[in-house]
Parts: sequence; structure tokens; C-alpha cells
Amino acid sequence: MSSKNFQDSHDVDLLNELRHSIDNIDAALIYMLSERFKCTRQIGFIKAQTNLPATDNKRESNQKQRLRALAKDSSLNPDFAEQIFDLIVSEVVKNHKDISRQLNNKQQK
Ligand SMILES: C=C(O[C@@H]1C=C(C(=O)O)C=C[C@H]1O)C(=O)O
Repeated sequence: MSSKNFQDSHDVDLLNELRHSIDNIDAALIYMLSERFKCTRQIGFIKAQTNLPATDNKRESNQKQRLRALAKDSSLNPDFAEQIFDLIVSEVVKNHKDISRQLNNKQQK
């Protein structure tokens, strides 16, 4: 296989364009995550006020099934999609427990 010089201006332009796209996609991911955490924060307050547990395994299992199918349809590794989901949910559940602790401490004072 022949290797060509990376300094070829077309390659450099393409690399820069792709990196620009990645920066935009990363920004969108952060924005979407922030919006998701705003929703889960509200759910955290509802759960704390109504004594519902921080974790809902049935809901998570349905979400995972759906996300794995979506990943497959989008040529993304379903295991990778599930890992990302698990990482996000673990942070959500931690936040829910914090909210519950804060609300219950306030009520005791
Ligand atoms: C947000 C919730 O709480 C937890 C977090 C979930 C999530 O981040 O999607 C899903 C289920 C729960 O374990 C919920 O019950 O809907």
C-alpha cells in the first residue's frame, strides 16, 4: 500500500472540517446532557417528596432495550450505548439520593 504525504492540502482541509464537526457534535452532546439532567433533577424532587426510590430497574431495563435497538439501527455498538447510558444513570441516581438527603434533613430541622 502506498502512503501519501499528509501535508496534502485536501487532507488537511478535510481533517480540519471533520474536527470542526466533532466540536459541534460535542457541544450538542453537552447541551443535550444538560437538558436531560434538568428533567431528572425535577424527577429527583418528585421522588424525594413522594418517597419513591432513586432507582427504577424496570424503567431502566425498558430504556436499555430501546437504546440498544436505536444504536443497532444507527450502526453504533449497542454495548457502548449501554455503557454510556449506565454512566449517565449512575450520576442521576447519585443526584436523586443527594436531593432526598437534603429534603429529609430540612424536614427534620
Ligand atoms: C430518572 C429516573 O430515575 C432513575 C434514572 C433514570 C434515567 O436517568 O433515565 C431512569 C430510571 C431511574 O433509575 C426515573 O425514574 O425516571
